[in-house]
Order: sequence, then C-alpha cells, then structure tokens
Amino acid sequence: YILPKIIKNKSNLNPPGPPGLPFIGNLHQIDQSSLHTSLWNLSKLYGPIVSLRFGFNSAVVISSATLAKEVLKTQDLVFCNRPLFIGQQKITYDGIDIAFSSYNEHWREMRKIFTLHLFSPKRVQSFKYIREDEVASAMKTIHDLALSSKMVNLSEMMKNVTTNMMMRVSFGKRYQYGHEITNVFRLLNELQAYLVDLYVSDIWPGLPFVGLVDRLMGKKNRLEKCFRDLDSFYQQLIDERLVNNRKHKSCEEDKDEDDVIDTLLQLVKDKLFNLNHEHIKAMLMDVLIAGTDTSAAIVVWAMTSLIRNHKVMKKAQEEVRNVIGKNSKINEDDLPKLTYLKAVIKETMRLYPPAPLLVPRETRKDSIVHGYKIKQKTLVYVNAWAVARDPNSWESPEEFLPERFLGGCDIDFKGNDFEFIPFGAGRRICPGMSIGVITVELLLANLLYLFDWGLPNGIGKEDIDFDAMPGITMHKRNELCLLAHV
Ligand code: HEM
Repeated sequence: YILPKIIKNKSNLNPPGPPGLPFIGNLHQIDQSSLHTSLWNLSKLYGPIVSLRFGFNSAVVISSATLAKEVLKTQDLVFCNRPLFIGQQKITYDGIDIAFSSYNEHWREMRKIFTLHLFSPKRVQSFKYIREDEVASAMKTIHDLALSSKMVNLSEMMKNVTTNMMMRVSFGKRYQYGHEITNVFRLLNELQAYLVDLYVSDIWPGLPFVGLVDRLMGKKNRLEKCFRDLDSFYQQLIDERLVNNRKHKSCEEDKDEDDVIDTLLQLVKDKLFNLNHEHIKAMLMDVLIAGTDTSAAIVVWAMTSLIRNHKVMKKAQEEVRNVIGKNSKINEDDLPKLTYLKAVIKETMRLYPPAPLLVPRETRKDSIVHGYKIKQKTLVYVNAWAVARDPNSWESPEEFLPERFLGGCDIDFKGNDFEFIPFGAGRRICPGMSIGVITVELLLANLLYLFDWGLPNGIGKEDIDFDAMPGITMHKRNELCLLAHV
C-alpha cells in the first residue's frame, strides 16, 4: 500500500540537486570555465540525475549510462529539442541550421540534405583525395620542421589541416598558412565563444530591460559584428561561385567533384527543398563549426595521451609500421587494418570527448525520468564526459588503456552503447561521424607511421598537461608542441 504511494509521490518531485538562491538559482555554484567537470562533481554528490536552476531556466544533468539511454533512446522524442539561446540563434540565422534548430519539419529536411546530398557515404568516400592530399601536405611541413630540428605545434597544425579539408570539401578552396588562414581561424574561434556564451536575456527571459543590459554590456554588439563578418564571408563565397560560374582564379581548385556549395546551390535551383541562401549559410556554419575543430581536438588529445604513455605510443607505431610495411605514407584504404590505432582513438574519445556535454537539449513536454518529474522546456545536459568515467561502467576509468576496446569488446561510439557516447545518440546523433572518424584515423596513422615523437629540451612528460579550454568543443588549453624525428 505504501510503496506505490512513495513512488507516486516521487514522480511529483524534481530530481535532487543543490539548493539554489532566489533569482540566480545555482549559477554561483557552477564553474563556467569547466562546465562538464563542475557538473560531474555535482553528480558525484547528488546522483546520476541532478536538478539545477540557471536564473529562470530549469536544467537537469544526466551522468550515467542507464539514464543516458533513457533520455537519448527510450524518451528521445521528448528530449530531442534544442534550447533557443540568443548567441546560437543569431549565428545560425534563427536556428535554420541543423545543430541548433528546434526539432521540427525544417530540421528533418536539413538533416536529410546533410545525410543524403552533402555527406552520404558515397560522397564522403569521394572526398578521400582531398583528405589524403591535405594530410600529405601537413606531413611534408612536419618533415621539414623535423629536418631543421624545429618544434611542431600540433594544436595549430591539426586545426590548419582540418580547416583546409573542410574548406576544400565545402568551397573547393584551400587557404595559405599565415594571413589568410589566420583570418578564417579568428572568425571561427570567435564563433566558438559566442556559441557557449549565455546572455542576460537567456538567463532571465521575459524580464524588462534584459535586452538593454546585454546591449549596454557590449555583448550584443560583439555578437552582431561576428555574425556580420561571417555572413559576408559566406556571401562572398556564394557570390564568387555564382558569378564566376565555378571558376576560382585566385585559389587552387578542386573540380573533380561537386563541393558542398555547388550541391546546395543546385538544390536551391531544383526547388526540391524549400531552401534559400540563408539556409546555405546556416548549413555552412554547422559544417565549419562541427567539422573542423572536433577532429583536430581528438588528434591533439590522442598525441598528448601517447606522449605521456610511451608503451602505448610504441605499440601503436609498431602496428602501423608492421602492417603497412615500407611506403611513403598511409592511405585511407590501409585504415581498416589498424585495429590498435582504432582502439587508441576510441580510448581518446572516451577520456576526452570533444563535446563533453554533447549539444544541450531541451524537453518538448513533461516526462518522468528515474521516477522524477521533468517539466517541458527543461534544459538537458547529457554529460558524456562523466558517463565515460563512471566506475559503474568502466574498470580503472581514469587510466588510458586502449586495450579495453580489444579482445572481443564490441563497445562502439555509434550511439548504441550508452557508456560511450562521444557523438551523442538518438535522433540528434552526429551526422558527420564517419567523416570525422576517418579524418582522425588518417591523421594519427600518418603522424605515427612517419615520425618518432619527443619532448622539447627541458620538458618532462609530466609537464604535458591535460587542461582544457572552455568552449563547445573541448580543446587542450596549452598548445601541444613536440619534436618530430624522421
Ligand atoms: C570526430 C569528430 C566529431 C565529434 C566527436 C562530434 C560530436 C558531435 C556531438 C556530440 C553532437 C551532438 C549530438 C547530440 O545532441 O546527441 C554532434 C552534432 C552534430 N555534428 Fe558532429 N562531431 C564530429 C564531427 C562532425 C563533422 C565532421 C561534422 C560535419 C561535417 C559534424 C556535424 C554535426 C552536426 C550538423 C550536428 C548536429 C546534429 C543535430 O542536431 O541533428 N560533426 N556532433
């Protein structure tokens, strides 16, 4: 008689969480500079589902595999919306992209365009020559640095490579290192900051004058300036394509395959989808934010882990060198043979998921999770970082042990094993997973095949840290600079 009553009563309760203050809620208890670890610490105190309040917004944090499965699979349809924050909405032309769009018919169309027209398995395969070419060019640069005993800034170089890959795939353009690429980086980096920034109007929506406060603080102006710069950058690329009729005189060209911009312009022309130039720009925004930084971050975290774990580095190098034999480089066709390398990459993504809180979700209606009541329009953080370090799911979770993914272990990142979700899961799972993984594998395989790696003079391996920078993508805070030996 009593038990059902208790259960019934619990379903009227919010999940447990730290008591907040009036008006600000729990804002003062959260470290914005490392949100995922701050939320992880709270989950250690309050459990796998934690309730918080950020100003007027209710939020829950999910930190176990079981509950991740509940919200990303069983109740995915309830949990698959995105919150409408000011910075993200502005940058994505009011959420007409994929990543920050609400869950609706428009999102379905954009996602279809992405998976069927822009990055279908066939198209991903057809961009292979771009990836191989960019990797070869980066390896050449590293080779030259190695010969003159100069340091390789892997953080910078990996961003260069992945940005150029996506620039070529998207616009058939590559940028020269130095001024040109620095400008693109500046825009993309600024963009990263605006994507996580919360505005006073986000925290206390509906309150009088909040918009004015944001404007007085200068935030809105900076956001609008960044948006205008990006908008004219994309518009210029679209105009160039339209006017020059696919002829780029000032840059190198890739005309073997339609690039993303060609495909999108063709779709506009064919009127198959309800698309205009703003949709194209919003889509390009997603491709450049989601498709460059994430892969670069993984390679840097992998190399950081390997330089700290000499035995693993040696084993991975032995594999690539024994399996491939004598050759000038590793191509994509070689990758399926590299079992240990793939385990190293999985282990890196387990410990350092580039999007540790995925992309935050919002509930579409009231629901019950773990017996607790979750209201409609609650902000939902699924802490992929915490889930992948949960001792209930992983043995020695803090240790870097790629072997855990070998020997019959079939845990994968494809959204079915909820203790390991670096790409998310469910309806909003990352649609760029295959292109991201192949990029990381190709880069890491070549770095290990062609070079031996060492630390600069006077630096011990314990000096190499794992501190992360705040942002929607988790980058290593201090750049990884190593010496390459040929
Ligand atoms: C290896 C690197 C990558 C990682 C770790 C990664 C991770 C993620 C994560 C965690 C999400 C959110 C999933 C969720 O809400 O459940 C996401 C979404 C997304 N990713 Fe990736 N991603 C990577 C590469 C890429 C690439 C290369 C592209 C594009 C070419 C891409 C495009 C997107 C898009 C468009 C979304 C939004 C999906 C939606 O909201 O429906 N990602 N990604």
